Amino acid sequence: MKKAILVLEDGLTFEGISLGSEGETIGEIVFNTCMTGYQEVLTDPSYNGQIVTMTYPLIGNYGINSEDVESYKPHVEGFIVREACKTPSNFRAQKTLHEYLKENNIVAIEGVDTRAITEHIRNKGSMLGIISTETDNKEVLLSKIFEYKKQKPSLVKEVSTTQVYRIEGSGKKVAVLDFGIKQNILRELSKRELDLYVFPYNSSLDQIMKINPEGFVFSNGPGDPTDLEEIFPTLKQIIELKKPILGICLGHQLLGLCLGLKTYKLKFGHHGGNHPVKDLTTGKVYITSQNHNYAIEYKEYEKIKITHVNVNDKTVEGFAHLDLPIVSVQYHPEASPGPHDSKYIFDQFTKLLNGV
Ligand SMILES: NC(=O)CC[C@H](N)C(=O)O
Repeated sequence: MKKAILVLEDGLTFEGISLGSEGETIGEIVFNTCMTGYQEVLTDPSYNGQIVTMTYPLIGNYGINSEDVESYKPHVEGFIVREACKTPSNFRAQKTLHEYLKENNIVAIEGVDTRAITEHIRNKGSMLGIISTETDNKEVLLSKIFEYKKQKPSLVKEVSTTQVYRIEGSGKKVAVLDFGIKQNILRELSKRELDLYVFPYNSSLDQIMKINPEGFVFSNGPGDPTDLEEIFPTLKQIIELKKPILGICLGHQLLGLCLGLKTYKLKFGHHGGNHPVKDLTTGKVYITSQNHNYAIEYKEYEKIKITHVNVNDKTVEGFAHLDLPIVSVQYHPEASPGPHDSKYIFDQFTKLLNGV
């Protein structure tokens, strides 16, 4: 068993055992409270740049299969678990968590007190951390975090498609802007027969209008939405077309920013499968899947109606525009992992497209 060490930006250190690939990795430490769905978490491109701590103490017990993925490979920067199951038991299991992480060069650590890490992040706020199997010299590792802080990685560029591709459907033609899209968003849109064209995040309006879309989807994705200012002019041009737009997570934040709303960083974000969200139009509460560190500021905005609110901390979870056909949610209606309560968001968008 090879030793591994986790050092947080403020010096807090945990010794554990190497899991997955050996080496070193740096990222923002976040915690995810899902009890299952580790494959979907690992492969969610929105985690690019982040090291995920799973709060559930046993991860990997149903193994890894080739179907429950949200993209073609894991996108987390690193992974932290209390205990990784070495003998998965499930008829769909093809390999162990360890094998999968190793194959994909993901540096991970097990045997650490994930509850203490989570409490620390909850009290102090999200911060950077480094996992290493190469040295346990804390000063050296802290200086690497310090160096890393000077960089500005292009998180969305790293995960967006570089080529336009189509997922054919018999329904309305929709341009999907890929900021790091989860497969289940595409699956849910396809189930509603939509004819999907997925575009790179920085496509121009001219490139997108070549297919003459009847609606748009702004996808989820990693990082701070204000880092994407370069694409705001195109997004604003899309909004001016007055066609239906669905915004999810990062896409929701970008839509908000382009409509004059403000975003800010939460203390430690929402990452889990049981966040209660109230739909203010119907008064119903839905249990939702979430994965975000930023949010839209809750205040009065011109022409905007806040439609959804997080019951735990009263943060904005969705908005509508008084004049434009927009559906925009902070949480993940496609779930994966998480409960399926909010699939109706895709029906709302499809109805807007069909003019009903
Ligand atoms: N899942 C997402 O799209 C995340 C959005 C954004 N990167 C955030 O952390 O808030």
